[in-house]
Amino acid sequence: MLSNSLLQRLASWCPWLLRDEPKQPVKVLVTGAAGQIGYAIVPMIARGLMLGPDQPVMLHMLDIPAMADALNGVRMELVDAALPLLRGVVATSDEAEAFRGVNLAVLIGGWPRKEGMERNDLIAKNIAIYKSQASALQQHAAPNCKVLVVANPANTNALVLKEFAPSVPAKNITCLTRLDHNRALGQIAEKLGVHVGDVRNAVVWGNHSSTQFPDASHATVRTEHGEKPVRELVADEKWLREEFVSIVQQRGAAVIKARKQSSSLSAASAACDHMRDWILGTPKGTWVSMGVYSDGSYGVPDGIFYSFPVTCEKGEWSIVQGLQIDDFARSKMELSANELDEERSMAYEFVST
Ligand SMILES: NC(=O)c1ccc[n+]([C@@H]2O[C@H](COP(=O)([O-])OP(=O)(O)OC[C@H]3O[C@@H](n4cnc5c(N)ncnc54)[C@H](O)[C@@H]3O)[C@@H](O)[C@H]2O)c1
Ligand SMILES: O=C(O)C[C@H](O)C(=O)O
Repeated sequence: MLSNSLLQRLASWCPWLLRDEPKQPVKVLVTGAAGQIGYAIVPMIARGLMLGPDQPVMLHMLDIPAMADALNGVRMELVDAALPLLRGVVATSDEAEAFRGVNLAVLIGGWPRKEGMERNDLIAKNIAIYKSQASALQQHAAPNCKVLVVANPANTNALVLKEFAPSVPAKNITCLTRLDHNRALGQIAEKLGVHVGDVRNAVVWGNHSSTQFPDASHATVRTEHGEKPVRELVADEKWLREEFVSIVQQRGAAVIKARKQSSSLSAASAACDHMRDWILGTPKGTWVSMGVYSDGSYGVPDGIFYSFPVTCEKGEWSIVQGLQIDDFARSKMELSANELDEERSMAYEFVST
């Protein structure tokens, strides 16, 4: 046996001798990779923002045949960026090849809305993609592959994916409402003039749509006098119930109006946050919002993907239980559940015709 002091000296002379076994690359699929969010997210993943600075990745990128040249351009840029964590790139328009052996799948492929549209106006265009990719997922992905659906309508696309990939556990399919969650934190930070990193535990309930309910009533801010409720610091119930809710609900539309295209850097960043927290765990005492298959918690009907507050540990999410829900919150939460119920009926009509 080597003594501790000898081990320390060895480590200082030749650190590679005592290094842990190198981590195996994780295969991450990004669909719609030639699009706006795709272009923003692939360097984030390859720089370790999703899985950590010591986790090598293999990127699988899928887009439609008409985007093959653009996708190849993205592949060329990834090579040119000389990213040490990136251990290989597959750029393809073949679903089977794209899904083969992937451990994580970030499904962005689909059409974005334009000014004046609601996100569920995209059902007719995008739902068929998720029916088709469901079979590729269950046939070709690695067992226990974890999936994040970003393309809109995100909750209902996730539901179609689940329905048409019955061998994939429902807990492995989620949809992105972290962007709304981050927007809620950002609005609270701006209102109070505090750092966004000190704000936590907002909740976005429901659909990633304009019926979502951004709820600041459990959120807190870290101050020099300890953790303080946002409600107490804002001291303006009208702002919390009206302006705050409406700004977050309408933020996607406001970005489209300003940029003439939908949000991409914030969406890519939120998708990295979602996957990182799911895989590596949420910080102690902090929850985040994720669209997950409802288990009936808080009286939300099952059979829909609904955004809940969750904590994550060892690669599993669980819904935070026991938060007080007042009548105002209850009515907002029901409105969004009802919309998801309607979207489900519309989606089933499209996929069965
Ligand atoms: N959930 C969220 O928070 C959130 C946030 C922002 C955007 N979105 C949604 O994400 C989606 C992508 O947005 P974007 O701005 O990157 O759009 P984009 O048009 O720039 O890119 C979408 C890409 O998907 C590709 N695509 C279309 N069909 C495909 C298929 N069958 N397989 C693989 N790729 C396919 C397109 O060719 C295109 O390159 C949209 O539906 C948008 O509404 C969701
Ligand atoms: O609003 C959109 O259509 C894009 C995206 O869902 C967003 O929230 O920015």
